[in-house]
Amino acid sequence: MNVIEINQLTKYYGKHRGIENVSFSVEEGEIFGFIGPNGAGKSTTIRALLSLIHPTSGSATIFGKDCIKYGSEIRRDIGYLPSEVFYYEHMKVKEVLNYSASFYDNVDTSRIASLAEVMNLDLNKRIDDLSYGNKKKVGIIQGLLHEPRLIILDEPTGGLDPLMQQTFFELIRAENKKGATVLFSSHILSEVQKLCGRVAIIKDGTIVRVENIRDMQKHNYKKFTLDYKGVMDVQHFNLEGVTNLTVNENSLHFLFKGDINRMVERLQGQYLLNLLVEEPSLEEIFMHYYQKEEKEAQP
Ligand SMILES: Nc1ncnc2c1ncn2[C@@H]1O[C@H](COP(=O)(O)OP(=O)(O)OP(=O)(O)O)[C@@H](O)[C@H]1O
Repeated sequence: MNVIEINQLTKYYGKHRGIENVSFSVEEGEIFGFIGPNGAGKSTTIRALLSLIHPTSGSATIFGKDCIKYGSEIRRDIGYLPSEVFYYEHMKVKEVLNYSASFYDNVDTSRIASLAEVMNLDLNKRIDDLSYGNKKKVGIIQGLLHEPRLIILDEPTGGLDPLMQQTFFELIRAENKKGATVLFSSHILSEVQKLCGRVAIIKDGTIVRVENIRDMQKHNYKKFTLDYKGVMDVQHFNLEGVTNLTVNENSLHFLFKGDINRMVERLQGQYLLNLLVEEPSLEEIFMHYYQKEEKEAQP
């Protein structure tokens, strides 16, 4: 079953493009990544899903129900962490969280204390005494306290130190194991890579592609680094399937997609100091998609 289904969703802010014809779906039990640079349209898509804004055209369903029509009903089963969190500054953390819990039926409020312990957050502090990262933790607990069936995270890790990010990822994985579906939006690809099974890539308001992260890395591209002495004929390696070919201080770098034997043939007879064949990072694959798109768009 698809927990989220988005069909041709478009949002214009006046004349300004927010998103255009965005379509993808998230299956029950997935941790689904939503990646793209700042301004690409991630928050706009998420706000439309939560019926916080009305789309210009297109539609979306969550749990099989129209997001706009059944907005308030659907939101009860969603835990949402917005990219920016705002609270009443004079309140204590526990007051904010108890207040949030009061909006839901049957919340086990002991969960507030246990989540705060895991996230190392002092419930007795006042909101205005908290750092940006600690405010983010309040948002995370707020999003998880009612054990939602769907967790939507919009750039959740900003302000969290690397150790806390790790704890947060473990928390999300545990919720996912218990059955929650997760939509995880980020512009940091390495974190999407750590957590998600599939990913939708968005750029300039449109979806560039939806792909399985493993396929994206394993079956598509290999990253080559060739260290050499003296002069190397760079064009010798400019065969079909090679992209991002660059030379840097007697090192040749490129991505290769295709039959690896063709590349092995090219390597024969070359005098190399070192040869490295690696899985490219998601960042490199991502840059490659973007460059390719831009090239194709040029007349
Ligand atoms: N309230 C608004 N009024 C006008 N334009 C907006 C508004 N909100 C977003 N936009 C525009 O819509 C586009 C998509 O923005 P959006 O915030 O959805 O991107 P994003 O991928 O979430 O990026 P970020 O991480 O920077 O928030 C951008 O060009 C942005 O300037």
